[in-house]
Amino acid sequence: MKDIVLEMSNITKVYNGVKALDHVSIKIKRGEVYGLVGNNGAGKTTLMRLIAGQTELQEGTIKLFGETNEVMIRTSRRRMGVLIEEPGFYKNMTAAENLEYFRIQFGIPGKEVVSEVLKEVGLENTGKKKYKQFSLGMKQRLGIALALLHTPELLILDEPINGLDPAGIIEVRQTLLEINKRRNTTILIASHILAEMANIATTYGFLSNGKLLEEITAAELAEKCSVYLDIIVDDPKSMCILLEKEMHYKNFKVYPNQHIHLYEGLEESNRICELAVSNKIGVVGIVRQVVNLENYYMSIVEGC
Ligand SMILES: Nc1ncnc2c1ncn2[C@@H]1O[C@H](COP(=O)(O)OP(=O)(O)OP(=O)(O)O)[C@@H](O)[C@H]1O
Repeated sequence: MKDIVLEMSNITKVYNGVKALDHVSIKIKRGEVYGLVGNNGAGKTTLMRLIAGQTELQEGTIKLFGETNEVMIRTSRRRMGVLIEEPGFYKNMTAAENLEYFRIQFGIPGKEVVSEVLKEVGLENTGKKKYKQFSLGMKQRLGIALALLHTPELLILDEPINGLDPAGIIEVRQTLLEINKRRNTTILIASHILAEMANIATTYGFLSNGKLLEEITAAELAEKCSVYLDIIVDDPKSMCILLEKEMHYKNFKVYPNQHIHLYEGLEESNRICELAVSNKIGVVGIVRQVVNLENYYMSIVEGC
């Protein structure tokens, strides 16, 4: 079994009487890319700040690399790399000069780590170009490089693709996937760009209004994210018998409000409709639905 890098249990964080996090529990396994998904104000940054020790823990427990004791957690944080807001890079310095400055500040041994991480994030050829001349994507990748400088086992990134153009998004995505694969670095990433999260996350935590609605692996989600016929009839029980006996379908489920989700026979909506009508079942609608990460998130938010 994969070991647990981070476990947060029953975390509640209140700002001025408002719950930014409400009894949130998450578990992140080694090697995972854990996508924290949530709309604005869901509590993503607050959760990350708590892990990084940037805001005080009020209620709940954190277990980081197996440590629960406050002093030991503080030491364990050295095994993490964090990019929550834009680091204070010097505008007139190059990528290498900036990283060298922080390497010395942090007391990280070995000058060569600078060129190594620059290569890893694809900034090895930026030469004399100064930070102020960088594109947003380059700036983000330099931020990731800084977080990687001390070879962390867990990388925490808050909205690393926010504001990037499509090319920038692809570059950051490739960088993260490479780091995850090559170094086996566990990544916790927050984003509200769900289409992109779907490209990298191996597990999702869905947050809304400070509550964790669901924690689900990408494989489990893939099973749920499918194309199906949404059949709405006035007698779902009889309809199910017909689907099974007359159409020989097995792959369907009954949902509240007289909905049946049929995962096969997607081209047969006319025949299904005729079958219902000839058996005096009232058909409200038969609609082809596609579930992706975005509408899955919306469905669980609305279902609360
Ligand atoms: N330092 C703070 N003081 C007061 N309220 C705060 C503070 N930080 C966060 N909050 C509040 O806590 C809630 C959660 O905010 P948080 O920034 O964690 O959400 P988020 O999911 O990261 O949102 P976004 O995507 O907009 O950054 C919000 O209602 C926010 O206003």
